[in-house]
Amino acid sequence: MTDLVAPLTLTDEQRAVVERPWDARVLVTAGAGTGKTHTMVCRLNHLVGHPIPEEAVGADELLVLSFSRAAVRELTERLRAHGGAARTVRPKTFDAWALELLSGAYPGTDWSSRSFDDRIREATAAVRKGAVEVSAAGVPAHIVVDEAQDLVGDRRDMVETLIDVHRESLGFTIVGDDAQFVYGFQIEDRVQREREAGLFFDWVRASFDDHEELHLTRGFRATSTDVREVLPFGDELRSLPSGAAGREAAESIYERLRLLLSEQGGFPAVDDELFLASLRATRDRVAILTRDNRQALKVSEILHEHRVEHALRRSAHDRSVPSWVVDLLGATEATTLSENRFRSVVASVSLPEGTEPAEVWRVLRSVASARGSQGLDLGRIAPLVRQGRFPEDLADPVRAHVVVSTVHRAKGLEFDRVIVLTPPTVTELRAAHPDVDMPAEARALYVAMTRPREDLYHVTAPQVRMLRRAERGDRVHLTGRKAYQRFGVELRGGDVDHTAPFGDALAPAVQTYLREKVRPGDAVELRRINPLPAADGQSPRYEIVHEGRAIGEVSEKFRKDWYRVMKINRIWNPNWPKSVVGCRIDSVVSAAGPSATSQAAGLGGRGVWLAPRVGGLGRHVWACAEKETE
Ligand SMILES: Nc1ncnc2c1ncn2[C@@H]1O[C@H](COP(=O)(O)OP(=O)(O)OP(=O)(O)O)[C@@H](O)[C@H]1O
Repeated sequence: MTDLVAPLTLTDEQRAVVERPWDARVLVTAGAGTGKTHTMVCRLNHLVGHPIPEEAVGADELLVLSFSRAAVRELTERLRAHGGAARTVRPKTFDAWALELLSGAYPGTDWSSRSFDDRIREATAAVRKGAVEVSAAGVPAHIVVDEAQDLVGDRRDMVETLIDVHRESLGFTIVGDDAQFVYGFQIEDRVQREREAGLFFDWVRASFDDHEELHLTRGFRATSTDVREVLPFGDELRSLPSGAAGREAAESIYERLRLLLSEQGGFPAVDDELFLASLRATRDRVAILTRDNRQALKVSEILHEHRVEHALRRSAHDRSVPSWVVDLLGATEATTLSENRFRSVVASVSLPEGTEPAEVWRVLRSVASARGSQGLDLGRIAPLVRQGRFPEDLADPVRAHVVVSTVHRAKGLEFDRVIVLTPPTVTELRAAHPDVDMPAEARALYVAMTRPREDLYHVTAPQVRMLRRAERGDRVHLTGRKAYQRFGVELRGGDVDHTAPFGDALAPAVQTYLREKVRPGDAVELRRINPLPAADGQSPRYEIVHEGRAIGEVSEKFRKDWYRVMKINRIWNPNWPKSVVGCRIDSVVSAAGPSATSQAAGLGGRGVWLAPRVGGLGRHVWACAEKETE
C-alpha cells in the first residue's frame, strides 16, 4: 500500500469533501481509484482534529460503516498509518455494528446463533425503538458510509432508519460508486435487484433538501496508461439505462473491457511454469482475481500443488480471532490489567507484524473496559470471542505477497499487479447461464480491472466444470460425469468444531502442537472416526489430521452441509469416504466457550483455546471395499 507512506495531499475536489463541517450532509460519487478511501481518511482527520473546538467531533462521536471486512480493514490500516487525529476511529461493517447494537440492547439474547440478515432486521427494529440513544456509544454526530452503492435490501433499510431517526442532529458523508455495485445478488428477485441499484442514493436525495453532491474525477491508482484506459468505462456503467437497453449497453461494455484485457500481457494457464515462477519470485503485492469461488478454490489448489505461497481471501462473513488472544489471556492470572501491566504482559506474547501493543490496548479497552477503572477486564474477552463480537480490526493482517480472491472479496482493495482470469465471451456466458445478469458481469469485470496500481494481466481460467454448488446452501463440491458422483467437497471457516478444545485428556498437548507445529498452508486430511452418521441428516464424525496427528474435529455445520451435498435424492443412502485429502490449514485461531469447558480440558478457566481453521477443496478417498456404487 503506497498510501501508507505517501504524504496526504489533496486535490481541490477532495479538499471540498474533506473540509465540509460536521453537520453537512454530503453525498460523494466517484470512480474507482479516485481517492474515496484517501479522502475519507483526511475527512475523519479533519473532523476530529478541527482547530476550532466547536467544529471538532470526538473520535467516539463518529460512526464509520462499510460493507465488507476488506474495506474496513483497508480504511483502518490507512487511518492508523497516517497517525492523524482520527487514528482511534474504528470503522465497522454494517453487520458488526448491528450485532454490537443488539448485544448492548438485549444482553440476554444469544445473537450469535441468528443469521446475518435476521440480525440486521432486528437491529433496524431496535434503532426505531431508540436503542442507539441508550447504547454505550450514544447517537453519533456524524456518520460516514463507505461503499454505499452496495447498500441494498435489509442493510439499506437499517442505515436509512438510523439516519432518519436521528436526522435532526446528524451530519453524514456517504461515499459510493454505482459502477462498482457488485453485491446486487443479495437480492434474489431479478426485477427488485435492478430497482435496488442507486436506491439508497435516491433516498438521500429525496429525504434531505440540504444535501450536497460532490464528485471525485481524477484517477490516482493506475500508473500505467493501459490500466488508465479502464477508468472511462466507469462513466458508462454509472449511466446504464434500465431494462433491455441497459442490458445491451452492458454487453457492449463487457466485450470492450474483455478486449482491453486481452491486449495486456497474458499467460496460457495457471500451471504455466513462467507464470508460477513469476509468482514465486514476486516481492510486490499481486492478486489473482476470479469471477467466482469455484475458480478461486481451483486456482488456490493449483498454486499449492506447485508450491506457490499465497493467501486465499475469505468470504465477507467469515471472521476469525487471532491466536495471540489465547496467549494474552494465558500470560497472566489477573482479571483486570492497568495499561502498564498490560504492556509488560503483552511483551511476552508474539503479536504478528503490523499489530502494535498500543493499538491492541486501545481497541480491547474500547470493548472490555473494567467497570469503574481505567483498566482492561480480561474476563470480558472470552464472551466477545464466543459471541462473534471480537473486534474485527484486530484480525491478523493478510501479509502474503500473492492473494487469490474473487472480485467481490477484493473490492475496495488495491494491488501492485493484478491478474484476471480470462473472462468468457458474452456468447459463452449466455450458453452457461441463459439469464445472465449482464450489468453485474460488466461491473464485476470493471472492478477487477481497476484494482492494479501498475500492471494488469490475464491468465486462462482453469476448468471448473466438475465443481458445482449445492442447491441448498452454497457448498462447492466436486462431481463426476454422472449426476450422483461425489468426489470432493469445499472446506471453509466454521468447518472445524470450536465448541470445546480438541483432544480430551490430551488437550494441553494438542494446544502446544497447534502453537508450535501447525502453519497456514500445511496439508491436512479429514479421517473418519466412525462409519455411522453422527445424527440424522449429518455425515459421520471426522477428525482433522496434520502429519499423522489429530488436531481437531469437523463441526456439526460441516456434517450437515456435507450430508446435503451427498444426499442426492430421498432414497439415496450416502456412502461416506474413509478420508478427505487435499485440505489446507488456513490459520490457527482463538476459540472460546464457557470457562468450565477449558477447565475440564486442563487449560485453565479463561474459556479460550486454540483451534485450527481449514480451507480448500478436499478430495474423497474410499477404502477399496467401500468404493462408491450405485
Ligand atoms: N490526492 C492524492 N494524491 C496522491 N495519491 C492519491 C491521492 N488520492 C488518492 N491517492 C492514491 O490513489 C490510490 C487510490 O485511492 P483510493 O484507494 O483512496 O481510491 P478509491 O476511490 O477508494 O478506490 P476504489 O473505488 O477502487 O475503492 C491510493 O493509492 C491513494 O493513496
